[in-house]
Amino acid sequence: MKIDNVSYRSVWVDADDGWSVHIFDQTRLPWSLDILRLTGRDQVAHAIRTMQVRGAPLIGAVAAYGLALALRHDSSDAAMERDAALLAATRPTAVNLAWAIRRMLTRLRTTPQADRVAAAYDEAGRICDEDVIQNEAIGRQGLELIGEIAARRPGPVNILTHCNAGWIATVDWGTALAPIYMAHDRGIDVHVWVDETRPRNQGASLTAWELGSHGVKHTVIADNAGGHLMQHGQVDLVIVGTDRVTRTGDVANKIGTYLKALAARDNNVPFWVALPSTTIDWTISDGVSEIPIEERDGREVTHIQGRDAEGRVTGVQLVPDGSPAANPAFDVTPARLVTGLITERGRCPATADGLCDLFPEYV
Ligand SMILES: CSC[C@@H](O)[C@@H](O)C(=O)COP(=O)(O)O
Repeated sequence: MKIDNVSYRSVWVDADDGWSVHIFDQTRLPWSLDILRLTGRDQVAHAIRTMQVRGAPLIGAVAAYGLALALRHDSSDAAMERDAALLAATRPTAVNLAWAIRRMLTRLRTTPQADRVAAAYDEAGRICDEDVIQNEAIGRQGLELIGEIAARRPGPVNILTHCNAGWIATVDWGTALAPIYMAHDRGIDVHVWVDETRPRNQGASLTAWELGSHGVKHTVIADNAGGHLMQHGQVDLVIVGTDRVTRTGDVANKIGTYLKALAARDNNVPFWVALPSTTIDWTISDGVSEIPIEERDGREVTHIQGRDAEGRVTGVQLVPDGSPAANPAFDVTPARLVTGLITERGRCPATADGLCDLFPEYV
């Protein structure tokens, strides 16, 4: 996507040295656009853990490059297995991370040690290119949905989204936001309700920044406003991304997604989930009991970061001294609350049969 008319991906290899890996530091957005140069495994692991990079597809892609960086230092079998395990363990919920590392190992284990570094960069590059192609296809599939609503009546199509599933959460395009960008680019009148997405505010800081940069109409709302807006007919559909989908269509996504799905069901608002197939975990069928939910530091709940009147980015404490906080970072929306899944191969019901019809090779 473009920033100030320059096209960027969310991760890229330095054109000059040919090996260092570049990302945007997402903890600095929207206040400043800082590019980080990653040169080693530990720096990549740190970037994923601290959410300098985040979003399910993007952490998979960056971890893949992290393995390539690690192999530059030691490409032996033992080091490769150790570094792969370390990178895969940086965040637990998004299955794209484990998927990307597994895919890298599948190729690298049969690659002679002398050729491993080149093969790793090549495979990581393929993962990135495929992510872009898949997300663009998701955009086209979701565009049809938005177009159908737009054709039914005049006025903007009001879409609610949670967290950030835009281009900065993937290599490019995004998942939930890809159809919105395409609708906007084709002249469809879209307006997005952006959940702030406490505690880390990915909606308020990242989704609002992305949509604003692209010229898409949007309004940031407190997380608890969605149900009210739905009751008053101000939401035509919900589109969210996801970090892991079971083979039966249960959906893990940023904490609070489940409550939006409940409100959507109560108000007959379609609730769609956009995902590349790399986000499907074909090994599990019960999301609530089987998807590992990341517990993050309570400080993300007790404190908040923002820009003060002098333009300084600063953190402030929200709670009384000593109040403990819990911080489950994701929740699971049961398939029964999901209207459907938007994948690169088409839309389907959130069921085992629906997914198998689109991806028969996994049956
Ligand atoms: C296209 S990314 C989809 C999800 O990864 C996104 O909705 C989300 O929950 C991201 O969580 P985060 O904790 O910011 O990595």
